[in-house]
Amino acid sequence: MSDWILTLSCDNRPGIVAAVAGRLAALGGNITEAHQFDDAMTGRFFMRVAFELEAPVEALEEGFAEDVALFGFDWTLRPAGAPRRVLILVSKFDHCMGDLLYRTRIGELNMEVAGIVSNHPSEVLNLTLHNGIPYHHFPVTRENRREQEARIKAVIEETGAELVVLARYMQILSDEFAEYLSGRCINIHHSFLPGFKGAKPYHQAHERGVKMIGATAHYITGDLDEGPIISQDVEHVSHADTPDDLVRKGRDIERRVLAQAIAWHIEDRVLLNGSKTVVFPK
Ligand SMILES: Nc1nc2c(c(=O)[nH]1)N[C@@H](CN(C=O)c1ccc(C(=O)N[C@@H](CCC(=O)O)C(=O)O)cc1)CN2
Repeated sequence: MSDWILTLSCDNRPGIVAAVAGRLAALGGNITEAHQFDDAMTGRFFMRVAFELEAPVEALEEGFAEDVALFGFDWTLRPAGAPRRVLILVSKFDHCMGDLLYRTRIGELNMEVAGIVSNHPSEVLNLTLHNGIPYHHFPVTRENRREQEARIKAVIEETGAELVVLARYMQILSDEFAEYLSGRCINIHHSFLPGFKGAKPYHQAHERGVKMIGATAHYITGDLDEGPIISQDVEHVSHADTPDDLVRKGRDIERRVLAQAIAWHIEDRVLLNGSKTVVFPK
């Protein structure tokens, strides 16, 4: 018996759920979790199915090919529980990176950290939690940005990293690199988007006199901080809070929002829906 996760999206029409459930039942598959969403605004249909399978997965893939052709599925099929290989990018502030390394070490996040890439030397970061994970110092300037990104791309391909996490990596990726990473690069932005895009959002928020601050985890695109949102959260602040108070209070929001987004992504619980996402939480 093996466990699998199937995700699919397609133009909505009658018979999709019946076709998938019938295909699995015909092979003795047992559905253990199922989610679906019919986006009436766009006419798109989304589904995530977790199931146990006695038969070889090749038998399912062969039969499912007929459904893919009939319904035009955009689909993924992955063994459930397989750890995902993740590359973490960080600049100077390592609170999110440290949190991810801890959550991974205790088994809360089912992932393997393939490496850490920073545009700063390791001495700048408190890497006590990184216990032997390869660290790559790739300095970046406006002049060498393309070459620096090529070095990151080489690490991605050499390590088989399936997900890249910008854990407070404060460099804007080129359009080409963002396209290469489409759907598999998650950034934590330290504001409740779409408010306060760009650099220094806590200082922007303080200047605005906000009564709440937040954080947003999103897939990156060529448009800065405009990518599909995966997870967000907020906290109350007051007139007495300085920018440094907002930075301090924001760290916990950033950590939990990024960890939640990654946890959902590595379990195939996030499906892209144009410039938005569909999230099927546990
Ligand atoms: N192509 C994309 N790249 C990045 C995105 C994105 O959405 N698309 N998100 C940012 C993260 N970010 C805020 O969360 C951010 C990072 C950096 C900057 C910025 O102005 N950086 C300056 C250099 C700053 C420095 O050297 O300290 C720059 O790159 O010129 C704004 C927002 C990550 N990348």
